[in-house]
Amino acid sequence: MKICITGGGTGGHLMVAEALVEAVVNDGDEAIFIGSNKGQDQKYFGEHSEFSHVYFLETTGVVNQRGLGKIKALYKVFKAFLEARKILKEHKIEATYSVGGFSAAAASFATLSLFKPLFIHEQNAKTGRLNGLLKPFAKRFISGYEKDSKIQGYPVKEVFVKTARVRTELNTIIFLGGSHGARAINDLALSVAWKLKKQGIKIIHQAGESDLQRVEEEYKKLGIDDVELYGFTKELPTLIEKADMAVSRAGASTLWELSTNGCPAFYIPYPYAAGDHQYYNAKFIVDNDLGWCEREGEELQSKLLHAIKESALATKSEKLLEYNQKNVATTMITEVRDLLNA
Ligand SMILES: CC(=O)N[C@H]1[C@@H](OP(=O)(O)OP(=O)(O)OC[C@H]2O[C@@H](n3ccc(=O)[nH]c3=O)[C@H](O)[C@@H]2O)O[C@H](CO)[C@@H](O)[C@@H]1O
Repeated sequence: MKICITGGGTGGHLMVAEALVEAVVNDGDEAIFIGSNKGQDQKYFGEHSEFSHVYFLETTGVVNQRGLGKIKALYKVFKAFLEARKILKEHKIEATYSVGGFSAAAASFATLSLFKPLFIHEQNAKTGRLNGLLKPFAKRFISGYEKDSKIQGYPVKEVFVKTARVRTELNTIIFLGGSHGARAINDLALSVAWKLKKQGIKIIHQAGESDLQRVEEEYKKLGIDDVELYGFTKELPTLIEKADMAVSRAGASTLWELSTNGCPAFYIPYPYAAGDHQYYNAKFIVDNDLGWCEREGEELQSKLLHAIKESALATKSEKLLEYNQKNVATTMITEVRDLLNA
């Protein structure tokens, strides 16, 4: 089987692409990647990846543009669509899996124009614009948040399943801002750092590249020198495994990676996410008493300290491990293979 995986822009989409290619290659099949030269696609797959070939076409987001900008963006997508058609034909691609985001447009439309099956994975609790547009034409639409989705759960990388463990006590806490980092989470971490230190809790902190220097200086000013601090790191699976609790944005991939690993989290959704999707991503966590979710704003510090005090970590961690579906990426890829062989 030879498939194309397309989409990206940010880490949340790209991590799903990574989980899917892992499942393709594990079964001895081949996948190519078609993404964009904008966003983080090249950073993830430009140098090393399990794809046999990677392509970064010249595209930009269309929905955020206005007037002439929108026309220019559409023209770029059209040119990229023609390129994607050529690539798909050249590699004799049998099906495409889209992980959404603006980088998915060209190859998704090209796939449909060649009458090949298109599969879509929607990461969030609110469907993205492009995914919504393509859904009626897709062979399958998979989402961990839709009750009628044929496959339930979320395709995280195998490492999060392999290293999953029940958390029993809080020795280490990890602060996560998503692929770009989050200033609100950075400020919260700085504001509670001394209180955590006094309780003997070790801090791991992924601050994002753009705020890293400021955060580093602030820790220095506070006189705290034992924080494991990162901008962006490829070591996140190991760091999550070490942590007993997380404070995190509710980006879908991070949320499901933490959950799969059994790490209870205090979520602070990004308030400007389209359709407030981060809040809805985390809603089931609160509804099922698997963790916490609080809006950005005042009293965050006391709410976090209260959650830490009352944490009931073991119960939450055990419930998370029971809740999660395993081998989701493999099941998704097996379905493609079965449909192609039918
Ligand atoms: C602001 C915004 O709209 N963000 C969206 C974006 O988030 P974002 O790209 O931040 O996505 P997620 O939090 O879902 O995923 C980040 C991914 O990057 C990895 N990682 C992160 C930091 C790091 O240092 N190293 C690393 O490897 C994480 O393990 C995770 O796999 O896409 C997600 C998936 O569509 C959405 O749910 C988010 O709402």
